[in-house]
Amino acid sequence: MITILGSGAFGTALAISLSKNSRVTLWTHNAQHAIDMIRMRENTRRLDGISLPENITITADLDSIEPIHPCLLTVPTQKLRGLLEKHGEALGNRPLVACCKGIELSTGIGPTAIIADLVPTAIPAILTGPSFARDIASGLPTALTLACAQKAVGKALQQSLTTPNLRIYRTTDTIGAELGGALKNVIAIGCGAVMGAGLGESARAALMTRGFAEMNRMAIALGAQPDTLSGLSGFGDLTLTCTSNQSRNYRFGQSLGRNDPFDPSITVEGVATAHAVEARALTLDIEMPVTQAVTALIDGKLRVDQAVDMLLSRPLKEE
Ligand SMILES: NC(=O)C1=CN([C@@H]2O[C@H](COP(=O)(O)OP(=O)(O)OC[C@H]3O[C@@H](n4cnc5c(N)ncnc54)[C@H](OP(=O)(O)O)[C@@H]3O)[C@@H](O)[C@H]2O)C=CC1
Ligand SMILES: O=C(CO)COP(=O)(O)O
Repeated sequence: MITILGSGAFGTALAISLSKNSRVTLWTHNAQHAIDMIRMRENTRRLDGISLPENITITADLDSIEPIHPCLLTVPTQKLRGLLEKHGEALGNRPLVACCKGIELSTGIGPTAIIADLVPTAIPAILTGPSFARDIASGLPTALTLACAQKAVGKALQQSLTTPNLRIYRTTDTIGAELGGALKNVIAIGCGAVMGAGLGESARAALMTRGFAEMNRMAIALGAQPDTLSGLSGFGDLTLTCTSNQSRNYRFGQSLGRNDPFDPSITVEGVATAHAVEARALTLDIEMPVTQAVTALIDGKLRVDQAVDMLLSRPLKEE
């Protein structure tokens, strides 16, 4: 039995895949959204065109949530604290698996630390890696990383979250796994901007590579294991997100590069995370020039050509 809190694209996709294995409850904070999904057997707001199997129970009521069973938290990172402040009491004494990719702007911490802060009796874990919601929901093959500091809990989660199209790898390095997923979104915005401005694929490859170097710098400074960032949650997701129009972060970057407007109702985790990471890097005295360039672009302080000039004119150094 798995409960998924958050009925966006990712929560819905995971519900569809996991329903091949077990009973799934998909919760939304919006009663009308629950009514609509029950009536249409589809999440037309966030993942249209894909049917919700009958063994997914849809609800807007958290009172009836069963104890002990794991819950997946599939809301954007900046909304996680609000969700747990409101419902944390019902969610204790069980694994809580964050499925979000970001760093909280107000505190500079990631999803597993937010869980530990607000639901101290829960066992925090994170599910992350290269996967578009639509691919998972369509049954396409996907590999993800499940990170949990408690090895035995991580093993049990790995078993219960594996489905015919979802292969789960396991680690105890929650810091590395969540930083990989958070930081790649910032680099994806930069890559989108480079492509949107017509600066070419060579420039994108350079930005991805130097972006990966600074992802590693920050992750290691914060205690991640060096290998984690080379896995699905870091390199894997960086590759996917920096090269695909399916990515909202990448598309947002493209709109910056083209000077086009972007629909503000679309979730773009990298915007808040870029600012959170820039602030954290300053306090840790870590060089993160790509992240700095991305925040300057987002804030309208630099154009793409100026940001690229800034990166190219940095002092020459060893790789
Ligand atoms: N989409 C994807 O392909 C993937 C997404 N992810 C990650 O999953 C996370 C969620 O993204 P995604 O599902 O795409 O986002 P969406 O924008 O599709 O959906 C976000 C959902 O969260 C709900 N929500 C917002 N605030 C709250 C709250 N306080 N309490 C309860 N629900 C809330 C929204 O409800 P409402 O609309 O009513 O505000 C909405 O249903 C992100 O961190 C993203 O990086 C990871 C892998 C793939
Ligand atoms: O994290 C994702 C793919 O792994 C989804 O990326 P976007 O949030 O940029 O759409």
